[in-house]
Amino acid sequence: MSRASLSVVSDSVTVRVPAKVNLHLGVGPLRDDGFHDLVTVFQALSLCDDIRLSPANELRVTTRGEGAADVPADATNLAVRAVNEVARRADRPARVAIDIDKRIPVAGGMAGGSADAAGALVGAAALWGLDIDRDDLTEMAAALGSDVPFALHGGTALGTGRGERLMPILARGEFHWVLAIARSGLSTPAVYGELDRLRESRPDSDIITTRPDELMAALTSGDPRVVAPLLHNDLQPAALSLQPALRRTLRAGVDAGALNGIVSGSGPTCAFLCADETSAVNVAAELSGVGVARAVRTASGPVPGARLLHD
Ligand SMILES: C[C@](O)(CO)[C@H](O)COP(=O)(O)OP(=O)(O)OC[C@H]1O[C@@H](n2ccc(N)nc2=O)[C@H](O)[C@@H]1O
Ligand SMILES: Nc1ncnc2c1ncn2[C@@H]1O[C@H](COP(=O)(O)OP(=O)(O)OP(=O)(O)O)[C@@H](O)[C@H]1O
Repeated sequence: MSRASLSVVSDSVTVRVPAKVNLHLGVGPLRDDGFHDLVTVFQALSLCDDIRLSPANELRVTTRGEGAADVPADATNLAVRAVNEVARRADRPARVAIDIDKRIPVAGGMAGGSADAAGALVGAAALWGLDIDRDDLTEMAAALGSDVPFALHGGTALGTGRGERLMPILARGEFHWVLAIARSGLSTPAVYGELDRLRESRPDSDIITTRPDELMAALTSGDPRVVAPLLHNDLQPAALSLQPALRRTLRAGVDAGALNGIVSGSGPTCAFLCADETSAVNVAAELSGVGVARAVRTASGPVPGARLLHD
């Protein structure tokens, strides 16, 4: 079949993709390939981006919403890279308009770009009617970034390797979060680099990357009061070193009534686990008033990974 005769199966498709928070992030030593081995527990949150793909004369991307001005509109955009990858695999031209409706903070440690990449993978496969099995899609996702497989997967999962190897975790119930979005972002490689620097200056510090069994048992209980004290992020001291004002944000969330607060991934977004939905709404209102964040959102988890929306 010639390329021109490949028919477009659908006029346009929209995929909803979640942000993530790392409930546990254990970081091993720097590997030879520039990555770190991780043991992490991801949870997908109801703060989502929507990615719309439509047939077009050429590949282009537009972004509106949260932090849109900081999202590249060229071939480095992770959604563009994802569509190019699917097109290459299907041996067809990547003539698609990508419209990203952003709610996930850019460079916020919540895997926003990774979410868009996962959405674009699923969207391109659906738009072109391709039958790509789950394992192949996950492999393509991992090639795009360490957090991309989880954005496909969603739910609550244990991540190992550089974060791309996933195993689902049983988490009962719904967890309620408040997210404090900082005024400026943090670069993920810079935060990992800062952790390496801090560790070099303290050579006696232990690097522990064992499975967080206590947290995993707590998630099965579904009780946020049991989960809250077990939140842990090895990248937090590095993020705080680069943005010391985050200490005040973390304190303000707990003072406002959250059970515990943590820097989300590489930061600078701070995530606060609350006892229930009412508490989350109250904590968000109080935190908004303190002025420690550019924006404050509530979100719940776990939610599913990248999924097609049907009108
Ligand atoms: C901080 C986390 O969000 C936690 O889930 C992720 O580890 C980051 O994942 P990501 O943004 O998808 O990262 P990638 O695009 O794969 O890698 C960007 C850069 O982050 C650093 N990086 C990332 C993942 C990892 N396991 N070790 C690393 O050291 C490396 O410097 C790498 O060049
Ligand atoms: N679709 C996209 N959305 C957001 N950022 C993008 C996108 N494509 C490329 N980028 C680039 O990636 C950088 C990191 O953005 P992103 O929002 O993914 O950070 P992050 O959420 O901190 O990542 P992670 O939590 O996975 O480490 C941005 O500064 C931007 O230049």
